[in-house]
Amino acid sequence: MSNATKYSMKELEFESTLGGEGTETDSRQIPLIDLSDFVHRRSEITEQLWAAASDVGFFQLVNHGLDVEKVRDAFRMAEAFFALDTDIKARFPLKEGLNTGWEFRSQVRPSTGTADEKESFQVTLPHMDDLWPGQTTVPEFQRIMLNFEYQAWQIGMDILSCFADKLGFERDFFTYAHDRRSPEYQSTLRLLHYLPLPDNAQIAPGTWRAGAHTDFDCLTMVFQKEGQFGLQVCPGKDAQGRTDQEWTSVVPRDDVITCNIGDMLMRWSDDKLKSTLHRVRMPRPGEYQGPRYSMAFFCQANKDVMIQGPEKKYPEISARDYLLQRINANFAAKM
Ligand SMILES: O=C(O)CCC(=O)C(=O)O
Ligand SMILES: [Fe+2]
Repeated sequence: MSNATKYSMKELEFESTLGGEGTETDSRQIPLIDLSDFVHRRSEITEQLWAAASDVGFFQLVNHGLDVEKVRDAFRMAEAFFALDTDIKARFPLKEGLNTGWEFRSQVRPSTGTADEKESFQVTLPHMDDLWPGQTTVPEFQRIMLNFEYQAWQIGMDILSCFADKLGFERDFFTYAHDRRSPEYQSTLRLLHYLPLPDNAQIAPGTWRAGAHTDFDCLTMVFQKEGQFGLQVCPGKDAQGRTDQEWTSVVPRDDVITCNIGDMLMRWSDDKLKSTLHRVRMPRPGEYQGPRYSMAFFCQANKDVMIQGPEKKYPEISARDYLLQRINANFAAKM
């Protein structure tokens, strides 16, 4: 796919202008939001989430209730999966259009036109039948990932319930829109392995672990490992209509969940909440050159849910149609 491809949606046109290096700044703060005692502190937390999501579009959660040892268990499973021989991983191939299964260097971003330096394994519950590595392949993988997916979903739904309150929807509006029991469920847990650099690697310009993009879901929750840097963000309000982006690095911590708003919630909020541009850069000479692992949970509304904001700024579109356009533009194998 070339950068000259004409994208049909305004989000994609925007993304195709963003492949450059830009500049870096450490003067911005990524808001840190404490979720402890969520039930009693709901209104205070809601205000903090809304302020962060309508300004930078990125925030980090602490005291979110997901035990850090459970996060580490999930990372151990992901690492064990990616350590399998290629021919074994190839038994779990990415399913066309379903965000499920394993891919290797196949995601081409509209912003760069080159493949991300990574492999990933995606879990989307209704389509996993033949895609779970069994007990003799990666023991405990399925149990631990199902549990982790559920816990991430619960935190995601709490966050979205705060946005529902502010938007004037019923509090559980987004929980129904992301119903895990439905065959139309399309929230995805993505395990990521960014490839280590060979010794004395010469990195071609325009090479990224993940090229600049916005996510196309409602809310993304990223789990990172201490010491494995690379994620950079460009706040929503600063990015609009500009091509000279200023990027801020996110410091990875095992006990925080780094969140960003995606395009779907931006549309659903009539653009009040800002989908935020981000990328994962390659290590530079002198920095840690090893692999980078991360896990992202994408809260994406079920396929049959219709998306329209309270002010009806955009026409209604089903979540199915909205995502199909975006997925097709992001995986080279589909073009
Ligand atoms: O690995 C990360 O830190 C971010 C991943 C990401 O942005 C994505 O998969 O959409
Ligand atoms: Fe992303």
